[in-house]
Amino acid sequence: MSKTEQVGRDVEEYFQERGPTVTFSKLRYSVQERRLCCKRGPEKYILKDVSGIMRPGMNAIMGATGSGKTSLLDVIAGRKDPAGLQHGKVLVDGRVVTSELRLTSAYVVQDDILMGTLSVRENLLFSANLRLNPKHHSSEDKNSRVNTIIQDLGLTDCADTKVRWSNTGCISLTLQQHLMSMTEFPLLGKTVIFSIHQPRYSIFRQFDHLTLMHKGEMVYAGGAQHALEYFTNLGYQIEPFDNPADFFMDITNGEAKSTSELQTVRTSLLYNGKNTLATTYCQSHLHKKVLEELDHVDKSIAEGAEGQNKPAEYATSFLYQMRVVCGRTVRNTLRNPQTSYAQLALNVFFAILVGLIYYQMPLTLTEGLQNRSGAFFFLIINMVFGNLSAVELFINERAIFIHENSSGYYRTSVYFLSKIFGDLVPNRIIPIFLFSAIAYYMMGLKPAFTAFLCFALTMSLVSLAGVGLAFLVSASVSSFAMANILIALPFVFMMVFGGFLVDLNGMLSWLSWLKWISIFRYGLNAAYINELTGQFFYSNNTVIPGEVFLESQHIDYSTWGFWQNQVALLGIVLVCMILAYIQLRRINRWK
Ligand SMILES: Nc1ncnc2c1ncn2[C@@H]1O[C@H](COP(=O)(O)OP(=O)(O)OP(=O)(O)O)[C@@H](O)[C@H]1O
Repeated sequence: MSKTEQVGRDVEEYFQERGPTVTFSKLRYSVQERRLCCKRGPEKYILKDVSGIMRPGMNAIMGATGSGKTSLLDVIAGRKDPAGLQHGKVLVDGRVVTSELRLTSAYVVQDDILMGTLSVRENLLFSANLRLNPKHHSSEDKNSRVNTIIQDLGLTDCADTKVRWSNTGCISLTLQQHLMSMTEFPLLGKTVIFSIHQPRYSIFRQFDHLTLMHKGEMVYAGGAQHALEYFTNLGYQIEPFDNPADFFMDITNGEAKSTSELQTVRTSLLYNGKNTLATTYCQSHLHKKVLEELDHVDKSIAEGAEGQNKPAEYATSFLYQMRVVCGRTVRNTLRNPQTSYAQLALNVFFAILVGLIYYQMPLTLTEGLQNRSGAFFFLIINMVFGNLSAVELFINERAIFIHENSSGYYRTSVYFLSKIFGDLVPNRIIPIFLFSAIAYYMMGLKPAFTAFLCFALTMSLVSLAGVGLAFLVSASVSSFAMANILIALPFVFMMVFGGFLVDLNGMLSWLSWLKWISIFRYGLNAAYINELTGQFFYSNNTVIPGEVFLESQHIDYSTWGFWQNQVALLGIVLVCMILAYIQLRRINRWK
């Protein structure tokens, strides 16, 4: 059998694979309400002992706003904080659901979480590249799948338009039909579970199974086409030409017309807070049948089905993920002029400004030393504060990262490294080398090329240390307001303890330790050593070596004295980056 035939066969097998049966029993989920001053309020039950079975096909969860539809879906998908699950379990084909489910299932969220700088096609291809194993799916296969989805969803006209600018809102019926086609056997036969508020009839009639929720309880779970009969038997009467979906919502809202006195009492009871519809459903043969089946599943687990639990793996390798995610980050950077081009323009502008202010500094005293000190302080402030824009990096993409990472697109390390390569090189390193070259030669600093390289290295490390701190803050908080406060504070402290604004040697000893974590101090010291060693300054008939000034400042100007500053800056960069990565891993992915 040729390789192509083998791949074709694997794809066929994938298509023929039937969707799983999802069972859940006695799910009780609560959240702790919060009061002022972080006081814990009472516990709020948002799912109250709900049990059910979802088979391959279209499984709809319906109910009014706040009835618990999304919570049920999230608990089933393993996306709700497990701390809130007081009782119950979810099984997929008789196996206990773990967070690994994210790697073998797809979860479509309501919110807009697409990369705005990419086109509709690019966004879909990104997902296909990461979720389909390249061993089983060739590039052509992925492209043709993406094309089919674009056609099915009626997005052909805006397929190559950036998501930010295109009207990608396909009508719900098209989306529904696409989901429906996924459930058809033998084509795919997948299990589709979705929450929907109030569908129109053309959509409702495509449902195979209906779960109706009210205040965290089930009031019906069974065949969608049998729901009308169920409620009619309870005494509710649908109006001619009424949409059954609207009718069911009216029943749960207590607005449905009843045919008997009894029903009026039932409706008022529902309104008085006691969910009699849920009680009625619990006593129905439908519910009893579900419990019997769940009992059967439980027994089969006890007999060893759980032992078949295999840990799921990512569809693609680490290196493949790096290639795809880095590709997107670079594309995103190139298409986002606010960050990359502005960063470059800002650096060129500041370099020319500094160059003009300190143009060709003389070697005469005292202006030669004073101007150099001022210039270095100014440059380092610019290097550190010029990176404030890095605080938005993880905050901007927080929702996208959480969704993609939770859905098993890529590992956290892949995303983090892609940001380092995609942001640091184009937005930080290249502009800084440009900045250094312009400013250095305009200011007339030491002409040796190696001195320029050491200067550019110092500026880059100072800048990277600032970025590292910004990354750490960005990965730790979710709002810009908080990030701005958290980043400004250490920067200002580090500036004070840089050695330019205050005599660090005469400082209170219990406070002066802060100089050891000051990016400004290491940057200034390295710049001074690089510029002043081997230089002579003139005052009338006196010649003073630059080393005299360094000694008066207690700066160690030996070779190691210079490099220890670079090592310290590199240490700050590494510590901040490692902590930022840890923070990224700790981001709360639960809803
Ligand atoms: N993490 C949470 N913290 C506090 N309350 C929550 C949380 N998740 C859900 N709730 C509450 O639980 C109830 C059910 O919410 P859920 O989102 O499941 O309802 P829904 O039926 O999907 O509503 P909608 O149609 O508006 O999305 C709501 O009152 C909601 O405020």
